[in-house]
Amino acid sequence: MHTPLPYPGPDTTGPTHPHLDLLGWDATWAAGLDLATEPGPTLVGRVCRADAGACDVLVPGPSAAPDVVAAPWGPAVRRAHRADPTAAPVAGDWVLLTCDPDAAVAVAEVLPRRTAVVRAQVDGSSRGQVLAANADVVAVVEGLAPDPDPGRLERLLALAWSSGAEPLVVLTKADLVPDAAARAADAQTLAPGTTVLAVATPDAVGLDPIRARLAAGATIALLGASGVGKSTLLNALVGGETMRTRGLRSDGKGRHTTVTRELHLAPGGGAILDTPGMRTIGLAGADALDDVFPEVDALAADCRFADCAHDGEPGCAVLAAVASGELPERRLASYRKLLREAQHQAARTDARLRAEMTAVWKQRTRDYRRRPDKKR
Ligand SMILES: Nc1nc2c(ncn2[C@@H]2O[C@H](COP(=O)(O)OP(=O)(O)OP(=O)(O)O)[C@@H](O)[C@H]2O)c(=O)[nH]1
Ligand SMILES: [Zn+2]
Repeated sequence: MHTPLPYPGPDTTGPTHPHLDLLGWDATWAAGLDLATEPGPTLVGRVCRADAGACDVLVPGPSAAPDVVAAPWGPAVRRAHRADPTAAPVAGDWVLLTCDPDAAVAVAEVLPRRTAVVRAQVDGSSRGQVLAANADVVAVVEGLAPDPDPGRLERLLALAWSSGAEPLVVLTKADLVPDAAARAADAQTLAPGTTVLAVATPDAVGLDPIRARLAAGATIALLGASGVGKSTLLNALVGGETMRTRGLRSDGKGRHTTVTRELHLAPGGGAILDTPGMRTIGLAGADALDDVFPEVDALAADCRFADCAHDGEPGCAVLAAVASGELPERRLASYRKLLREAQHQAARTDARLRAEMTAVWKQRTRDYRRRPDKKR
């Protein structure tokens, strides 16, 4: 069956399309992709909403407003997902859509991610879950009233650091406390080396640094617990209404309206990736803890033993700093807790990978034994 192309043909679009930059496309992405080598007509788009087996993809429209296309995963994406569930397209991913006039639109390929916010699976499986792809900035959102939760802030910062994106702390509800600046300074001690902003979202106070990053074309992911003010912040930044998009169905049968969306385009440029407010966000690895706790890392250099666990060993510089009051005890406890959790997760992943490898070898051995030339 002939399926009409629901958007401008590939000859008018591509990585140099003037409207791709509205979705966050830049010279680095363009440099990594040579559409001329792609088989068949191909279109670049960005996933704004992901489902199992399909996703909504923003593609450059004929005007500044992008179109949104509902596209199922193509065979290569389905195969990649079977081998590794984190390979499935998520909000923020750049994808190639096949738009062969004789076939339905499908996601042919997910471009390698520049950054990824990955949390450990709550179901106990060893694979992580990608919450947001290709954010330039990962903003950890906490409220100032009630008081920010230090442990949660540190945990989310670890996720932000390990994503590869630039971490940022946004403290909302600054209008609800008399001493927002002092509280922001307190929170800064939990996030050494990270910019901490205090904002009063309804009054649009403190939003300018975030707006500036968006205007420069950045994609900002929001990470935070339910109720800290993510939706309010999102609405303030995208002007109450996300940039209008024309909804188009991949079968060409009229329009479809996207109700929920995870990637929102800001009217002045840039994009915001919303993540669900989760109760538990497990760490997938310990790699970012030195970034979250740089002062512990620096102190540890002076411990007598290189593998010091700061747990009562003689000559421990970290415990000495706690004793002298230089390092808050809570900070060390939080570091230890996250480290234990990340090590536990890593061990589980290793065990799972070992089991998978064993299964692969067993199967190969069976296949080998069944080979026709082995039969007599
Ligand atoms: N005074 C004040 N209230 C705020 C601010 N930011 C958010 N709120 C209020 O805090 C409440 C929770 O905000 P939401 O934006 O719904 O929080 P959320 O993080 O999106 O929560 P979920 O939707 O559950 O994930 C709402 O009543 C907001 O109006 C702020 O800067 N100042
Ligand atoms: Zn030590």
